[in-house]
Amino acid sequence: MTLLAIDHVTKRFGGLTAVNELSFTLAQGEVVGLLGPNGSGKTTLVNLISGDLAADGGRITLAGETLTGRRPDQVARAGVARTFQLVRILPSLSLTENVMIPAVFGAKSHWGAEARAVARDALERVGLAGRAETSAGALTYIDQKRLELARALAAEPRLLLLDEWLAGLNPTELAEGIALIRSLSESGITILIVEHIMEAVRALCSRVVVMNSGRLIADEATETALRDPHVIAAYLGEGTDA
Ligand SMILES: Nc1ncnc2c1ncn2[C@@H]1O[C@H](COP(=O)(O)OP(=O)(O)OP(=O)(O)O)[C@@H](O)[C@H]1O
Repeated sequence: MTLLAIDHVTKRFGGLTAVNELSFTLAQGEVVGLLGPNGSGKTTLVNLISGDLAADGGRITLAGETLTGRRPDQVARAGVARTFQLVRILPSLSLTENVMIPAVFGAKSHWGAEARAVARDALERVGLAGRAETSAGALTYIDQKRLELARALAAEPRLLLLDEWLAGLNPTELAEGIALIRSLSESGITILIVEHIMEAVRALCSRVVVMNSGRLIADEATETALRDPHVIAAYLGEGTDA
């Protein structure tokens, strides 16, 4: 079953077309990599799906329900959660409080003890349950990233958008991060991953969609894409660690 459908979506910033008539679909349960050189439009597309930006053309649907034209909170209610390239946590609040907020405003709108239980479960899934009452500002970088992921999970998404969530991790943390994303996928969440770390893309994604200058240049099996001359040409000079 198709969960996410991107249909001829366009976004312009003045004279720059950051996303240009882009179309692809994600099936329920898939983990797909969204690749492309710097500035190719990947984060813009994530912002269009999450409702953080409004599209200039085209349509985005989740299980047939139109997302385009909706505010980010409405998109979250429909079942889409995301992480940000620069983590967005609330440093003065405890981990539990940080995660309770999306539990209230996410897909199912939990309150009180129920929101606290959803928060506990999300912290458990990312390995932070033991530090639930710590203040978020005291966390290391990797733990801040874990917390941000817990915030996304507490919204109980059907579709999770990860924008370079693995960036900046050391090799041990990277292996843990990959295992964590795999466990989320095994629990049934559909995941779109913007990622420059090819080791992670190979480990997690059977399929990738590749953007260049706002356009889709490949939508194919990961190993095929990474050997595709169009994809290699797009990345030339970009210094990926493939
Ligand atoms: N709010 C904005 N206003 C104007 N231009 C923007 C805005 N956001 C992005 N752009 C431009 O749109 C293009 C696509 O940017 P985007 O951040 O989506 O690329 P990206 O593929 O995510 O890059 P990276 O891999 O470096 O994160 C770039 O040229 C960028 O400068």
